[in-house]
Formats: sequence, structure tokens, C-alpha cells
Amino acid sequence: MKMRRKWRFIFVSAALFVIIVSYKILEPELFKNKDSIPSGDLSLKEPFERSDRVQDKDNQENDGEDQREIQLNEDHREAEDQKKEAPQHHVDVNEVVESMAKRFSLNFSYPLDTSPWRLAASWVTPRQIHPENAKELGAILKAMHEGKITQADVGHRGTQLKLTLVLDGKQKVVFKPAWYTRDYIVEGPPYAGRDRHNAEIAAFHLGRLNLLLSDEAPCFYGRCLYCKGPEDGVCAGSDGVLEGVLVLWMPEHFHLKLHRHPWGRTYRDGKLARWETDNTYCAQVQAVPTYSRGPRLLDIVDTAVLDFLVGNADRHHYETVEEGGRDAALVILDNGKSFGNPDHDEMSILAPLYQCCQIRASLWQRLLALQEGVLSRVLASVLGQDPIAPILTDRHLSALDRRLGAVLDQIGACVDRVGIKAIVVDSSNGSSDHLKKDKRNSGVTVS
Ligand SMILES: Nc1ncnc2c1ncn2[C@@H]1O[C@H](COP(=O)(O)OP(=O)(O)OP(=O)(O)O)[C@@H](O)[C@H]1O
Ligand SMILES: [Mn+2]
Repeated sequence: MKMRRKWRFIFVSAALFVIIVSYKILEPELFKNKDSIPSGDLSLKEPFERSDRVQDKDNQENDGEDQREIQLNEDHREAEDQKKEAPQHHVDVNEVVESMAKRFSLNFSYPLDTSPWRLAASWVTPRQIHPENAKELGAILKAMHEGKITQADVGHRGTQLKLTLVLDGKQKVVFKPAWYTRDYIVEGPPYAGRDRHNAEIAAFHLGRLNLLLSDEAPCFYGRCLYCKGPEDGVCAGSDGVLEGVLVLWMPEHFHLKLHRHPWGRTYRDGKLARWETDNTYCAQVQAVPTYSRGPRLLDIVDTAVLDFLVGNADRHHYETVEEGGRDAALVILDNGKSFGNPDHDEMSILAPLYQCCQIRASLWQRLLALQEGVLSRVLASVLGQDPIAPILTDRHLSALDRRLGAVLDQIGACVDRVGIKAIVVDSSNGSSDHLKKDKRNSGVTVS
């Protein structure tokens, strides 16, 4: 009797598995829309699942949208018909993870025909810190963790303890020392605790997984260094090793302009910022010239998504390359307050997303592709290559997958609220190029 129940359970589970897998394979086809959404992997939590209601609302409001919505409906119907005839594919998440992990793995011994510092500096533009997945990156990181320190000084900027070092070849870097063990959980307000050096490393690689297109919202971080013995007042552990992270200094010919973050916190107990009490706050931000045109507001949403995933609620200011003017991207310099508490999801970090209800189509597509645990598994694989691995505990890794789901839920809620215009194909920013890239990228996702 018991045996039979067991077999029935196995049979039902297997059938459910087959149904779910086939549904996921077919879903990209179901919701493909050539005009408004780049093709690629669209799987679970697809916002258009709920868009029938929204479409009615949108159709009354906007003629252009109207066309797109009708097209979407037609595609949907067509795809429904195809679904009946479609052959069964087999999606293997393991293969996806393997292929992405390979794509983002670092080749530390990649041969360089120029100095690593000169190469890294030549990559920087007002909208890019490094090219998308540059093969030379591993060699630059290796130069950072092996380079000889020729000068050391205390860091003079910011509030957190740090050193300014100069490496052989005259490269300036910031050194942020370790304060916590990997499994230490920081409790308290969202910005509590000291800097986490491992968080800088993890956030850098998370940015590389195409969460932030490197030509849209760059990050600039470093890798870890083992310093031999005590250095200039920062003490090494009992084993004589001082662990920390190195952040490569921006090329000196660029000047950084500091901006107050519109969604910054007050850092005062009991005093809330305007955006924390007023859900129409985005309209005020959009009235400011910096945010009313150009890519800046979408850049802020991009970084809010990254900050939410890593749990960084400390984005009080941001910097841009002055020379890039209004179109310059955010330079995300300081991720030290990330990965504090894996059991807490600080939803308020997503305020720019849910208050403005807009997100780049390219980012949304990438988020979809990283569902099903792909995000944590690929990141774990890349971080496994780091000289001070493990960088993140399993609890932090699974927090990333859980938070990814929460971001997609927020996007879905926005589509419900404002319609398809929540998903922005960013034409002010060379979107046709991105669409091409998107197609290419979908080769490594579940598609
Ligand atoms: N890699 C870098 N290249 C150029 N400038 C940098 C770099 N890192 C830091 N800076 C400058 O130093 C300032 C302080 O750095 P950072 O934000 O990392 O320090 P912090 O102690 O965490 O500061 P805060 O307490 O304000 O958060 C930055 O705003 C930036 O102007
Ligand atoms: Mn800081």
C-alpha cells in the first residue's frame, strides 16, 4: 500500500515536472513582441501574464501603445496556436549555468601586450568602466592581487577606514580592510555596520553578469590582496595576513562629480526622507532637469536593482564622470555596505523602481534569464576563482535568488499599474545596439 502511494507520488511529480518544463520552454514564444520587448529568454513571472486588464486601460490612453498592445495580443494568440503543435524541448538549467559560468570565468594568465594599468585606464569612458566581459580582465585582477606595493598612506576621503596604496607601475588603488568573518550577520538599520570587503568583490562580479550593461551603468571595483605583515597602522591577523579588497583608482584625467542621491536616507533616527512618506515623489524628481531627460533616471533604477540584490541601502551620494555631462553614467564606487544580513530584504532600496515604475527592457530581460537559481550558481562559480574565496556564504547566495524574485514581482506590479510603458526600450541611449546584443546574449540563457 505504502509502495503504491510512493509510486503514485513519483508519477505525479514527474508529470508536473514535464508540464512545468514544457510551459517554460514555450513561454518565450507566448510573449514575444518584436516592437516593444527584445526577444530572448522570458520565462516565469512574465509580467504580460497579467496584462489583459492593463491593456484595456492603456488602449484608452495612448494610440502608439495601442498598436503595440494589439500586436502583443495577436502574437499571444498566434503563440497559443503554435503551442498546441510545438515539439517538446528539454531545458537543462545545469547547462545554462555551466555555459554562463564559463563565459564569465576569469583567465588570470591571459597575455597582455601592454601594462595592465594602461589597459584598464584606456577602457574608461563616461558611460563605461570596462567593456562587456573583456577577456583581459583576469590579467588585470591578477596584477592587482600580485602587484608590489610601493607606497602606502591612510585614505583621506570618505568615512570608512581605508588605505591609499600605489602599486608597482604607479597605479593608485584603495585598500579596504576586512572587519567581519564571512558568516557574520549585520543586524540593525539598513546601513548598519562597517564596510564589508567581500561585498565589494561580490558586487563587482554581480555587475559583470550583465545586470548592469557595462556600457550603461558601470562599476569599478577591485580584487583582494594579501599584504605581508602589518602595513602603516592597519594590523594584520595573528597569521600575519591582512585581508581586504583593492579598488582600482579612476584614471586621473577624469573628474568625478558628486551628486546627492534623490532617494538617499536621512541617517537620523525617527526622521524620514521625503521619498519614504510620499509615493508620488518620483514626479518631483522628474521635474529636475538632470532627471527629466536623458538616461540618468533609468541609470538610477538600474543601480537600485543591483543595490537591492546585494542589500546595499547606503547609496547616499553618487558620482558621475564630469566630462560626460548629463548623459554620464553613475560610477558605483562604494559597495562596502552590501551583504550585511541575508535574512532581510530591504524593499525600500527598490523605491526608484516602484515609485517611477520604469525599467530598461534590457535589464528586465537579463533578470528573467537569471531566475531558477541561475544567478546564485553562476555567481558562486565566478567567486570561486577569487584568491580569498569563498566570498559569500550560501545564505547570501540564496538571498540573491529570493530578491531577484522580489524585483520581478515589483516589475510585474508596475506593468499592472502603468501598463507596458513600464518596460522602457531606451532609445536615447543607443538601444538598437543593445537589442542586437540582447539577441546575442540570449544564446546563453534558457531559450
Ligand atoms: N576607485 C576610486 N577612484 C576614484 N575616486 C575614488 C575611488 N574610490 C573612492 N574614491 C573617492 O573617495 C570617496 C570616498 O570613497 P568611498 O565612498 O569608498 O568611502 P567611504 O568611506 O565608504 O565613504 P562614505 O562614508 O561617504 O560612504 C568617493 O566618493 C570618491 O570621490
Ligand atoms: Mn561608504
